[in-house]
Amino acid sequence: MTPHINAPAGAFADTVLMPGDPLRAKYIAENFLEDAVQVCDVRNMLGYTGTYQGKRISVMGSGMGVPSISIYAKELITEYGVKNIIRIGSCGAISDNVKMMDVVLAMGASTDSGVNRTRFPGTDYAMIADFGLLSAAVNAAQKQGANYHVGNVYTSDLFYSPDESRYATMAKYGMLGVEMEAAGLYGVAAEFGAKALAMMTVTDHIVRGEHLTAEERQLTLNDMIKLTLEAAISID
Ligand SMILES: O=P(O)(O)O[C@H]1O[C@H](CO)[C@@H](O)[C@H]1O
Ligand SMILES: O=c1cc[nH]c(=O)[nH]1
Repeated sequence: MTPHINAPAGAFADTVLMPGDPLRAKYIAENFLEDAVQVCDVRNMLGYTGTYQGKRISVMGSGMGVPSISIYAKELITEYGVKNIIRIGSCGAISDNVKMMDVVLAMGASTDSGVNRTRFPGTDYAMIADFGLLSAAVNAAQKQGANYHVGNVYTSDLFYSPDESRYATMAKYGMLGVEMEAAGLYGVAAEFGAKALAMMTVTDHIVRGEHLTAEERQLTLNDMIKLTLEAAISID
């Protein structure tokens, strides 16, 4: 047990899917995993372990933001021996060629969060996905016929940014989407020797002011869950 995860040793599979919302973790466990068992609930950050097509898989909420996912990812890796963490989240698009409901695979994650400079002083360490996880997700996206993009995302500390001009700079530098955890997850994985990938569906277009309806959100969520689970069972 850890200060934040009240699961017994061995409760988590090698691969953990992490949505921001713990209720999304519950939804995935109840609708996509077989024989899923709830393994933790501190602060209602729900975690489950079950199987998908015979392979043991866990799913646990990460909460919102770099500090929150950093705590859970660190404890999963160092206290529960988790080897692969795949974030399945949502993001806001900023450029014209990334559309609502597209899937964004974060090959890299730029950020205004300070955690990685604290971790590696004096350095802009490049926050990158694990190549094996990324390729597995690309293969699964191609099989599914998903509209997907691979590249850099922007991990923001602020959901409500006072500086709207920054979106033009992000678009200029090719950021595919804005979200709030990927760079934190990649930093933890680098520090503690695990593999990580962040994938997001586009639920908002920040510049155009577009937002998915509840029905569209559910549909895209289901597609991304299937894509992620297919990728998860294809890795070692
Ligand atoms: O849908 P999730 O995974 O929570 O991801 C996005 O949504 C939250 C903000 O609404 C942030 O956590 C952001 O990264
Ligand atoms: O961080 C996020 C997540 C979804 N949509 C946004 O606009 N920002």
